[in-house]
Amino acid sequence: MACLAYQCPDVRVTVVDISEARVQAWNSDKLPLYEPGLLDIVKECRGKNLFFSTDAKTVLSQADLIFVCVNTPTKLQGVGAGKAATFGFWEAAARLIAASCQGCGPKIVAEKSTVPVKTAQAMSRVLSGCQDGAKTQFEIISNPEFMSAGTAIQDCLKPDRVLIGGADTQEGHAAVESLARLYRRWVPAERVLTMNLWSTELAKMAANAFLAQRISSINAISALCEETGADVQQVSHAIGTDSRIGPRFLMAGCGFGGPALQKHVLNLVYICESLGLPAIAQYWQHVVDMNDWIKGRFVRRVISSMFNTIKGKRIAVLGFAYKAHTTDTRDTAAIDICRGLLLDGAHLAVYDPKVSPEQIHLDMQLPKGAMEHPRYQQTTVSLATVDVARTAQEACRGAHGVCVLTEWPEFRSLDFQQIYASMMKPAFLFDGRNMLDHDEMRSIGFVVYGLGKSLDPFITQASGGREGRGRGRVPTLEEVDVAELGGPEEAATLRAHLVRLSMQEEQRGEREAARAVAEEAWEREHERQASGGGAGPSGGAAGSAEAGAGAVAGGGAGGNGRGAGGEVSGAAGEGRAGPGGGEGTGSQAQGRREEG
Ligand SMILES: NC(=O)C1=CN([C@@H]2O[C@H](COP(=O)(O)OP(=O)(O)OC[C@H]3O[C@@H](n4cnc5c(N)ncnc54)[C@H](O)[C@@H]3O)[C@@H](O)[C@H]2O)C=CC1
Ligand SMILES: O=C(O)[C@H]1O[C@H](OP(=O)(O)OP(=O)(O)OC[C@H]2O[C@@H](n3ccc(=O)[nH]c3=O)[C@H](O)[C@@H]2O)[C@H](O)[C@@H](O)[C@@H]1O
Repeated sequence: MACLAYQCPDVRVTVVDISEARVQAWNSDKLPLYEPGLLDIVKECRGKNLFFSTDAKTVLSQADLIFVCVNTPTKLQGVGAGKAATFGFWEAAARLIAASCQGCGPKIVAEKSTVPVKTAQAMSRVLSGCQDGAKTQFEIISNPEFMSAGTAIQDCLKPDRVLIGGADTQEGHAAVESLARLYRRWVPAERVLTMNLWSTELAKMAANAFLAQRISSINAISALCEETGADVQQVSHAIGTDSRIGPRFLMAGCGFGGPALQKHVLNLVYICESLGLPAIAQYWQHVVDMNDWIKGRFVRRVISSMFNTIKGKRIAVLGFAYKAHTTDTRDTAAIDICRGLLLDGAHLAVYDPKVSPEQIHLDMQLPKGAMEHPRYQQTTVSLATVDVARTAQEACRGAHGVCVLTEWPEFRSLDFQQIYASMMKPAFLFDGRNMLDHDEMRSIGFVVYGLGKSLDPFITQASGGREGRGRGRVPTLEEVDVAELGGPEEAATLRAHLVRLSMQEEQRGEREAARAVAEEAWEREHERQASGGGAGPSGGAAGSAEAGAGAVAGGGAGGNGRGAGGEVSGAAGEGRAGPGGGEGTGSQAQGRREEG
C-alpha cells in the first residue's frame, strides 16, 4: 500500500487495521515490521496521501477500491487442521466491509491476501448476505501479492508481473481494467496480466508451491552430493544455466521457512484432498516432507560429527530469521533445528542480528510449529539451555560447534580467527547456508560441514562413515585420525575429550535415550505418512473456511484508476496476534516487530 501511495501521489491510500498498536506504530518512526527501505517510503507519503487508521467505518465507506490483505493462517484444529487456511480474519473483514458500506455506491473489493481458489465466491456471499438495509454493489477481483520479505520494496516497484483476475462479466472486466490502469502507471503494460478470477487465485498458490518444490529438489540433490563427492553449488550452477530451468531458487540450504511456502503447499495439499485428488495431494506433500527431512538431516549431521553426542555441549547458532533482512521467524528452519539439537541435550547460544531475544524465546517455547504444525505439538523442550547472545562472538565463545542457519551478510565478515580461538577444540562449523569460504575456514582450523559438499575426512571418520552407512557409531580413540586435526595441540585436546567420553560410560544409557527421543521426533512424521496418517479430507476448497475473528484491509484505489484521488485502505497481517484473531496465537505476536 505504501508503494501504491508512492507511485500514485494523487490517490489517497488509507490503511485500516483493527490493531491500535499496529496503527500507532505505522504512524511513528518505529514501524511494526522491519523491511529495508520501507520507512523511507512511508515517511515520504505519510500525511500526504498515505494514512493509517482504525476507523474502519469512515474509511471503508469512502473508499472506491478496498484491498483485503488480512492474515490467512493455517487452521490449528478441526477439519483440515495443519493444512487448510483459516478464514476467520477473512470473514470478519468481509462482514466489516459489508457493515461499513451499507447503502454506499458500487465498490471494488480486491483480494490481496493469499487465498484458496474459490475464495472470491465465499467473499461475495458474505458481502451480499449480511447487508440488511440498502444493498451496496460489490465487485470482487483478485490481485495476489508476489513480493518477498527483505526485497519487498523492489518487488513492488519493479514486479515481474502483476496479476488481476475478475468475473467474466461486463462489471468484472471493468473492475479489472480500473485496477490495471492504476498499476500501468509504473508497471510496463505487458507485465500487468489480466485473467479469470479462479486462475489468479490458483496461480498465486501454485507459484509458491513451485518455488518450494525447487528448493526441496535441490536439497534432495544436496544429500546425494554428500554421498558421491559432487558439489551442490556446482550442480545447481550447471542446472541453472539451462534457460528452461533458470538459476534462481536453486540454493541448497538447511530448509526453507517463512510464512508462505510451507503454508501454501499444505493449503494446496488440502485443496487436492478435498477435491478427491489424493495423488496430487501426495505429490505436493512430499515437498514439505523433504523440507522436514533436510532439517532433521542437518541435526543428525551435527550430532554424528561431534562424536555422536552433543549432550551438555555449547553450540552457537548464527541466524534465527527464516531468511536474511527480515525479523520474521514464522516457520523458520532455525526453530526445528534448534529443537532437534536441544532434544539431544545441547546448550544453545543463539544470535540473530535482527530477531529479538523475546521472540527467540517465544518461538523455542512454543510446542514445535504450534502455529502451523499441530502434528508436532507433543514435543517440548527446556528453555534452560537456550541463551540469546548479543553478538556472534559472544554466542561462539566456549562453543564446541557453530551452526549458520540464516544467510545474514554480516556473518561473512566476522573475525573467524578470533572466534576459532575462543572455541573448544576441535571447533566445528556447520554451514547450513553455504555462505562462508570453507577453504578459508579450514585453514583457520575449523572442521567444516558444508551442505551438499564433500565431507571433511574428519567428519566422515567421526560419524563412522557417511550418513547412509554406519551413522550413529561413536568412534574409538584409535579410529580418529588425529593428523586431520591440523596440529598436536588440537590432537591432544581431542584425545582428552575422547578420554573424558570413554570415562563417562555410565552416561551412555542417558545419551542413547536422548538420541532416541530426537530420532523419534524427527522421524515421526515420516512414519505417520507411511502408515497413511494425516488429516482427512473434507469440505470444499474455499468452503473449508472457518469462522472466527478477522481484520479488514481496505484500500480505495484512486478514482477507479482514472487518476483523481479516490480512497484506498488496507490492512496486513498473518496469523500472529491478530486482534480479534481467533487462532493467530499471541505467541508469535511479536514476530515481525522491529524498527523500520
Ligand atoms: N508479507 C508478505 O511478504 C506477503 C504476504 N502475502 C499475503 O498477504 C496476507 C497478509 O500477510 P501479512 O501482511 O504478512 O500479514 P500480517 O499478519 O503482518 O498483517 C495482518 C494484519 O491484518 C490485521 N487484521 C486482521 N483482521 C483484520 C480486520 N478484520 N480488519 C482490519 N485489520 C485486520 C491484523 O491486525 C494485522 O495487522 C496473507 O494472506 C499473506 O499470505 C502475500 C505476499 C507477500
Ligand atoms: O507469498 C508470499 O508471502 C511470498 O512467499 C515467498 O517469499 P518469502 O517467503 O518472503 O521468501 P523467499 O525468498 O521465497 O524464501 C523462502 C525460504 O526459502 C529459502 N530459500 C530460498 C531460495 C533458495 O534458493 N533456497 C532456499 O532455501 C529461504 O532461505 C527462505 O527460508 C515468495 O518468494 C514470494 O514471491 C511470495 O510473495
